Amino acid sequence: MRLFAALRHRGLSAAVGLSAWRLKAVRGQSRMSSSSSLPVAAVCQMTSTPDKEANFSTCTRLVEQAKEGGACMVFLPEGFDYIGSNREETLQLSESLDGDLISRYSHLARKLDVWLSLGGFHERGHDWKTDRRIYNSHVIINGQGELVSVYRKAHLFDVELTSKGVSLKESAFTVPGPRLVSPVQTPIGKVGLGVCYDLRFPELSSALRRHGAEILTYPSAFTVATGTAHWEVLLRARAIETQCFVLAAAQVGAHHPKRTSFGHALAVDPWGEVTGDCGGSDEALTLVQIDLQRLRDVRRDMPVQQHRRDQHFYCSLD
Ligand SMILES: O=C(O)CNC(=O)[C@H](CS)NC(=O)CCC(=O)C(=O)O
Repeated sequence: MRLFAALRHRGLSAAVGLSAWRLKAVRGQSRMSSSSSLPVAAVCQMTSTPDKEANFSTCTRLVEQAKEGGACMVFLPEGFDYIGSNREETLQLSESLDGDLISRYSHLARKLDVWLSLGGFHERGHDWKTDRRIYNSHVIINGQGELVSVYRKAHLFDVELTSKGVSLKESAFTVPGPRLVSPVQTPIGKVGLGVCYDLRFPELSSALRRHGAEILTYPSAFTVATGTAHWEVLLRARAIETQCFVLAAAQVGAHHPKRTSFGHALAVDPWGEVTGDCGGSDEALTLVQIDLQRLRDVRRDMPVQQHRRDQHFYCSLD
C-alpha cells in the first residue's frame, strides 16, 4: 500500500532495487494502463567491471526488466560495456561500432522492440591502427535494431583533485568527438545526446535545446567525490535552464580496486523536479513517464527560450 501511494505521488517513477522490482512494476503498470498511455523510459544503474560478458548479462537483465515494466526506451550508463582497470586494458577491450558487442545489443533491441541509449561505448577510433585511441561514444539503437545515431564525447575528463583522491586523464586513451549531433526523434520524444562530464558544459545543452531537444541524456560514471558535491545540482540545473527532461543513467559502486562510482541514476522533469533516483548502492532502474504536454506547459508559462538573446549578444561584452 505504501509503495502504491509512493508511485501515485511521484507519477509512476520509482527507483527500484531489483529484489523489489516485480511487485512495483506490476503496480506501476496497472496504474498506467488505467490512467494514461504516456511513453515510459527506464534509466538504469549498474556496476561494470572489466568482465565484458558479465556486464552484457547485467545489461540484458536490466533491459528485459525495463521492458516488462512498460518501457519503450532504456538508458544504460557510460561504460556499460566495461570499466577497465588500467589504460592498456581499457584500450585492449575496445571494439568498433560494427563489432560483436553492438551487434548483440542490436539483436536485443530488435528482439524486445525497445530503443536503447548505450552511453559511453569504448569505440575504436578511425585511426586505431596507427594511434590506438578510442572515442567515448553514445550510441542510439532503435526498436528494429538499427543504429540511428552516434555522438562522441566532446569534453574529456582530465582532472586531478589531489585532496579528494581523484586523478583521471581520459585524454590518455580517448580522442574528443569532433561535433554535436542533432537530437534524435524517438518514441519518448526528441533526445539530445551528451556523456558524463559533458554535463558541466551548459553551452552543449543549450545548443541541443536550440536544435529541438525535449530530453537530454547524460549516461555517466561520476566519481564519488564530484558526484556528492555536484551531480544532482548539475542535472537539475540543465533541466531547469533548458526546460527539458534530463535522464542520466549511472555507474555505481566498485568497478575494481582502484575505482568506484557515485550512482544515483536520476530522472528530472522540465521543472527541475527529481522524479526518479536509483540510490547510491545497487544495480537498479527507475521508470519515468515522459509527459511532453507537461514540457509544453512549463515552456509556455515561462518562455525562457524566447527571452534568450541571440548568440552574438553573449560574445560581445563592453
Ligand atoms: O573510463 C572509462 O572507461 C569510461 N569513462 C569515464 O568513466 C569518464 C572519463 S574517465 N568519466 C567521467 O567523465 C567522470 C566525470 C566526473 O566524475 C565529473 O564530471 O565529476
